[in-house]
Amino acid sequence: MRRYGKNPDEDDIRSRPNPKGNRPRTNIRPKHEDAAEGMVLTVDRGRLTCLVGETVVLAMKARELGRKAAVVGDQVWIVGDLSGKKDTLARIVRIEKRRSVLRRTADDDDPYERVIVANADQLAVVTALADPEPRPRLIDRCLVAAFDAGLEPLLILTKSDLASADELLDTYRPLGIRYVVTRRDELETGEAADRVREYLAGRMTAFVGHSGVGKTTLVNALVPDDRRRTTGLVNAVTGRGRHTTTSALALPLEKADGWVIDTPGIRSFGLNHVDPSRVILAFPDLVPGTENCPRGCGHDEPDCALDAWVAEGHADPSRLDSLRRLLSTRERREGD
Ligand SMILES: Nc1nc2c(ncn2[C@@H]2O[C@H](COP(=O)(O)OP(=O)(O)OP(=O)(O)O)[C@@H](O)[C@H]2O)c(=O)[nH]1
Ligand SMILES: [Zn+2]
Repeated sequence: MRRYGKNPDEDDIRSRPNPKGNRPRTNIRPKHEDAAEGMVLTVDRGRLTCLVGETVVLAMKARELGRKAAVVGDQVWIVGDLSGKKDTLARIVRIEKRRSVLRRTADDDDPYERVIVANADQLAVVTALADPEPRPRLIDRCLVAAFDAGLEPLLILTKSDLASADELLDTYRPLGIRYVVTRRDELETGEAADRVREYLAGRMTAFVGHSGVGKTTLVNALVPDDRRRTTGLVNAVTGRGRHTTTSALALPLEKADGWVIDTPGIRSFGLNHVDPSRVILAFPDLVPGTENCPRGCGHDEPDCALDAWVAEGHADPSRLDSLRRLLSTRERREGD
């Protein structure tokens, strides 16, 4: 597998010379027994909006974190002014080990691997059934990213008032993915949000989708009024106007525990970082069939043992077809 560098925007911290000379670092490093635990809600130009208890605190990364970047969803330890008052800036001194990491490579020419969200346990892939037309390859690429990251996928098919979901659901049936179908009138009555919420309760769910699919409409229906994207609390805190679409944004679910993480509309989902041996874990029924695969098998090669194993009747051929379809989306094509 090719290796990729880290995105300097996220991870790099330019070390300035120590103005006080060569004083050993240990002497100037503060003690952090008094650090408070928080969660990163959004990141905007090096400023991290964090929730500490009930207070929204603006913070920056402490120099001692070095190159390590905190991203949305990270559990972090914060010191300094935790009052949440205007013009205060606390410091993040530690990032907890992540339970999961959702990443993408922006595209094949982009050497940087971007961590989008930490600690999510679910990936909601939002697709409109029309306007814009569904793009199954993009859905597949999102699913591969979810499987690679160990997130459970949830398909959310919007705008069923404009087109039927049948064809798409036929395509995804062999994958056994959970799905919700929503339409405009149910958005207005709140039924759509109620139905989607059932899948989100108690979990941290990252929402991805192509621009225009209705992701913001749905997310806004799921979170409290004062957290809605364009008028949200985060903007009031950062004072930077309308939330720009460069970072994900964590929002509390309304009427249930859980977090909705809205991500900027995506055009593509680079998969350079994906490891086929992790993707196949999402197909536990096929895993035993890989026993006789050659070392490092990509499971889409001529000598992959899965063909013979499935032909012997150990698993449904449509499952292998689906796995292969997903794996093939790692190769970028025109329009991805
Ligand atoms: N017919 C129909 N239109 C919908 C539905 N849900 C959302 N829309 C419309 O689709 C358009 C796009 O919705 P948004 O919520 O802004 O889409 P988005 O995915 O957040 O797009 P970006 O903000 O560009 O990322 C808006 O005009 C919505 O009113 C639906 O269920 N049916
Ligand atoms: Zn194989």
